[in-house]
Amino acid sequence: MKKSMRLFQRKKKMTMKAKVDSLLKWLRTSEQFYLATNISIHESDTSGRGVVLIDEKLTTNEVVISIPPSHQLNFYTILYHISMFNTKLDIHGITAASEENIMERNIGSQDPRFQAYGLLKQEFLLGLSSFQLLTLYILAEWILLPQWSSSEFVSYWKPFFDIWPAKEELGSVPAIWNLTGDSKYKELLHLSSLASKKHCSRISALVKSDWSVILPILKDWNTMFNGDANNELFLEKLYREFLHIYFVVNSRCLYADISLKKDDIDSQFTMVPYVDFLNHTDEVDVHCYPKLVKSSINANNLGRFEIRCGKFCYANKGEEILLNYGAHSNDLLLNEYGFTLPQNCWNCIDISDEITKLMDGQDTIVSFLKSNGYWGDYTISFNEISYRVLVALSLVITSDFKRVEKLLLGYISEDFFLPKIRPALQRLLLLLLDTYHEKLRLLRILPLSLSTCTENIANIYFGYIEIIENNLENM
Ligand SMILES: C[S@@+](CC[C@H](N)C(=O)[O-])C[C@H]1O[C@@H](n2cnc3c(N)ncnc32)[C@H](O)[C@@H]1O
Repeated sequence: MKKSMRLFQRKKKMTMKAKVDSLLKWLRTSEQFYLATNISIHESDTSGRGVVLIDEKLTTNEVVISIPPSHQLNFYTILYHISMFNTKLDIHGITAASEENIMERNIGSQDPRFQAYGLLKQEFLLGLSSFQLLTLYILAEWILLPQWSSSEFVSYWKPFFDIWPAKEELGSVPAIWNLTGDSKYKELLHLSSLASKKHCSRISALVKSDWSVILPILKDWNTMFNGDANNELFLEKLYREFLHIYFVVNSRCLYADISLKKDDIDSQFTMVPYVDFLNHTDEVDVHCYPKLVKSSINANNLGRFEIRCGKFCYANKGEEILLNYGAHSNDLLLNEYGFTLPQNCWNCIDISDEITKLMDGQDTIVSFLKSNGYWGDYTISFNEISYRVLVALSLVITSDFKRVEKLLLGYISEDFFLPKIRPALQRLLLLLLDTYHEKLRLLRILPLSLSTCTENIANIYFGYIEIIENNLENM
């Protein structure tokens, strides 16, 4: 049994090595690609693939990885690639240079993308968000093209698609449980924290809305290639692929200025092969940092994407090279990326439900807080109870509107109210502590088959308990 397990693992590793080799071969087709010679990809059970130092050292500001625009997947490169098959698209500096060029390259081709992408009107494409365009295009190139052409035609991006995580690896994203009818993880949603539930509904709404925008095109393609736009089974399968692709993109996109979509903040990103192997650390401004180097020739497009070594120099063999994805709490990491950190200095607790409940039926207090901008968004972090919580509690406990007004104007400090609200605050924190211990007890009795996802939710509550205990100690 053990032997066969090892063989299986060995086979899996070799497969990943082959995928990485193929990715590197593809990247090396560009002279602008650069990879430090002393790094490599390593797989771990807890964080999947990651980048490690294999030799010598990396020092501050040294370029570790540099990926040319031609190998990044984003709003611009997708429009360019679609325009290779749709000569009607004409966006200066972005779509393929001339009709002759396109015809020359593809004359006589039976490639089904001529037909499929021929449907896409320029106005429609430009109206899509980056998420909508990327998910639609990746569905076409990765999932549908092999079906349309019986695998005769292969996407330019295949070496990049091949290194992305499998569906099971992204199985810990709560919005996927929420949006998949038969997910075995659904019961975990009830045990999630308030902040997680809020992230999950926000993200689920975005996913649903993006699906509804691209669905008509998928139906048209289905009529085109299968003669049946509304085949339920086909659409259901495609929806699962879409969900997977959505979270591959979500967990691997990097900030980049997409000026063509300048009014849409969520569209400002690019996907960058190899850079997307870098795992996250909660330390900000310490590890690697990204740098976009714009090309002077094509101002409309993105430049090369570089990763440089930060303040921290790597000098030990096997040391993991890390990137900070942002100052994210475990609630956010779980919902956007599907993982949590055992220690995370950005954790914080959303206690809005508990605080607003204290004001049930107290309309004057609620409208005072609303009109002064202090209604809702009540949080506690490791080092402090937010000022918003102190304001709300001061008013609920003392009903002293005049003095709370003075507090807001800065005429008196919160120290005036602290002795008055401390007992209620302590009671609230102790109650929360009990609630989180109870959640952990309930998580512990869930079936073992849910363990990875259960552990993530438990990590969130462990973080909450640390925060509460620290605040109680400092009161
Ligand atoms: C940009 S990718 C990094 C490469 C990824 N590990 C892989 O196998 O392809 C982001 C994903 O890596 C994983 N990840 C990143 N940082 C992690 C960490 N510190 N601990 C656990 N998982 C992590 C999460 O699954 C996340 O969605």
